[in-house]
Amino acid sequence: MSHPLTLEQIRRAPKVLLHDHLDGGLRPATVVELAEAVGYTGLPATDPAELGAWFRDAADSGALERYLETFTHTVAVMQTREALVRVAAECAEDLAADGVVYAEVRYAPEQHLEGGLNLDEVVEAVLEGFRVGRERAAEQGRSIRVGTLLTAMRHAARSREIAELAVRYRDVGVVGFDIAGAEAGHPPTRHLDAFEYLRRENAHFTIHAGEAFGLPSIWEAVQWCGADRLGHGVRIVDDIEFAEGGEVRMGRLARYVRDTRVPLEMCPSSNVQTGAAVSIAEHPIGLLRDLRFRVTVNTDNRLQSGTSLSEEFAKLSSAFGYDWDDLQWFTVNAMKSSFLPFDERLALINGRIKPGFAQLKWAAR
Ligand SMILES: O=c1[nH]cnc2c1ncn2[C@@H]1O[C@H](CO)[C@@H](O)[C@H]1O
Ligand SMILES: [Zn+2]
Repeated sequence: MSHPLTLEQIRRAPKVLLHDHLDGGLRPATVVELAEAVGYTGLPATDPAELGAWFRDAADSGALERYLETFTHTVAVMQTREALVRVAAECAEDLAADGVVYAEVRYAPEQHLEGGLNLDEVVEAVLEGFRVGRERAAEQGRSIRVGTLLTAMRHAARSREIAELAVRYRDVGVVGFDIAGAEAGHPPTRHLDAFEYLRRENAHFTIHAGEAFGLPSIWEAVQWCGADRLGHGVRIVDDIEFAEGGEVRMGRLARYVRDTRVPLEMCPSSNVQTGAAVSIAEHPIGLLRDLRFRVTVNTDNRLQSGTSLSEEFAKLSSAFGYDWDDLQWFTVNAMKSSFLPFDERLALINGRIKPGFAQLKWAAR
């Protein structure tokens, strides 16, 4: 096996990120400053380093429900236009600094209404923030494109309204829709009217499924709701068995997901924290990549996992020996699976991803 790629090398690769939560990616120092500005006194620590460590520890609970409790603090400080613009701008800047060339960043507009903003104002503030962040990145010589996914919370009842919001803003930066939140007890079919509406509108959506709940959740997301992609989807391994002699047997759902190329937005560190995977080394991504599922690598929540896309790749590279070809494969998978128009996906693959990796491979000869 060749040497694992270093973090520094990986940072230079042109990467694509499809699953990243805006309210799970704040800089700890920004959380502290925003809390002070809006008078939020509920933070568990006010020193940025301590607060960052608190998020990682608290999220490292082994259960999705406990992991999600940490969002109370980030959501609490994202209730004004200024805060949303700042958080989105820093998000674009941080992703660009990590070498991400295209990202789809998601958040739930319904969670940002407590300061008096309406849904449209929330969306517009975030779009403005991404514009500002892209410009700042460009000034530093980095070019990034950011699309937004609007999330509806699966325990709530606003999914149809949020789906309509996503369609209303689809020509100005919103590229799709998602549902998130606690999975067990909240099947995606509860939001069927939202998904049917989106399909009638020729719009795109992904569904968090197969993270804290298993195959029935994935089956509903794909076969009842018609999800274009699966958020996590790790539990698809429950439908894969090893027979004696190492022969792999896939159930019908696993075969369907692989054969129709349903993209899996895998988030290794997050899965270890919520207990959806035992460790990075034992993460199903290794098996699913070998079986040629349409696997992509993502961060989920950079703050809660104390990670970046480059760090996720570095961990996978040392656990599975992934080299430049593997990283390029994951990256092209992600770009192919994005919700951008086909010609724009191709332009990024041929104009940025392939030349970027070619240069890195050439330099490593
Ligand atoms: O991995 C996850 N699974 C399910 N829900 C999540 C995950 N990460 C974040 N959120 C939820 O999505 C909301 C909008 O961004 C967050 O506030 C959090 O509650
Ligand atoms: Zn997520």
